Amino acid sequence: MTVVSLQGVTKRYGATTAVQDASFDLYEGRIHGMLGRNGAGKSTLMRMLTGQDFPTAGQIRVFGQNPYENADVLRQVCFIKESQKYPDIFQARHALHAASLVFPNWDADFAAELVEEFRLPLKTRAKKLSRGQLSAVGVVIGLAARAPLTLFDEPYLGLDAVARQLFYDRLLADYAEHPRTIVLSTHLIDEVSDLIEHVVVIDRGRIIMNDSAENLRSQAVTVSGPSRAVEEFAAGHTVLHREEIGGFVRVTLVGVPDARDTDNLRVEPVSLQQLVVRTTQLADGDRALVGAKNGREAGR
Ligand SMILES: Nc1ncnc2c1ncn2[C@@H]1O[C@H](COP(=O)(O)OP(=O)(O)OP(=O)(O)O)[C@@H](O)[C@H]1O
Repeated sequence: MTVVSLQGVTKRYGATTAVQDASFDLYEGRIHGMLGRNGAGKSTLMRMLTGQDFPTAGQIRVFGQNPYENADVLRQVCFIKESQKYPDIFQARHALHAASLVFPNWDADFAAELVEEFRLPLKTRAKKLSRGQLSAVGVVIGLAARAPLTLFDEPYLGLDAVARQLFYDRLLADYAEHPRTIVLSTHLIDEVSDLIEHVVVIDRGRIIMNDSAENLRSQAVTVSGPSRAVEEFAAGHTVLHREEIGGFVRVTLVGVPDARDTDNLRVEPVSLQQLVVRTTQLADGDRALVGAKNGREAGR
């Protein structure tokens, strides 16, 4: 079932077009990755989905309704962002208490466990918390709120590697027990690639990939071997990337799902991070060939 639906959404700030003609759906009970380079438009999209901003053109539906100033929708939505500000006198426990009043599914026991695990000092004022501790406040709220639609806009950037892994593990375990719709915006694609089930990539305001992670991974491979054999194999396919050392060539290809090793060619899967990076680097005209529709996921 569709939880979020965007149709032709554009957002302009003066001369800057932050989001251009974006159409895509997000689905109930899935973890989505919202990926893209700095300034691509991810936060702008998330702000519009959570009623904190409105589109210049186009239509947004969240749980079937316009989210802007819509209390019915917004009580089902939790938006955690990196730059979250708390009142100066707030301690972490105040932020958690406020969240417990706002979110109907709040699990106080789960929140207490997470506070322990993230070593979050509850009685330190927010302005004296470290960057990582502030991130942990957001992560604890985002998880314990169990909101039907939960968006994390890189809130875990301040977390160290151990705490980030803890976040991924706890998110996955809790999501398995309490399925809900999750959107993660991140630059750490390799770290979240096992979590993400559906990928939306935005670049310069345009949606350039929108598909299940499984479909995307099965579309691309790297093929390496002697130059001539690789070129023959690659003929007729979209080449996302090409590197050459001496007579040895390695290409990233799209649209060869059944490729297998041969005597002189080595075929390897492409990581989600490589696929996103290479596709983002491609010229606009070639992107349509990477299953990167500015539209809805195929077959839905
Ligand atoms: N309130 C605003 N006023 C003017 N321009 C804005 C505003 N918010 C965003 N923009 C512009 O819109 C574009 C998209 O910004 P956005 O914050 O959505 O990108 P992002 O993908 O979240 O980037 P990052 O990964 O760096 O956080 C940028 O060019 C940014 O400068």
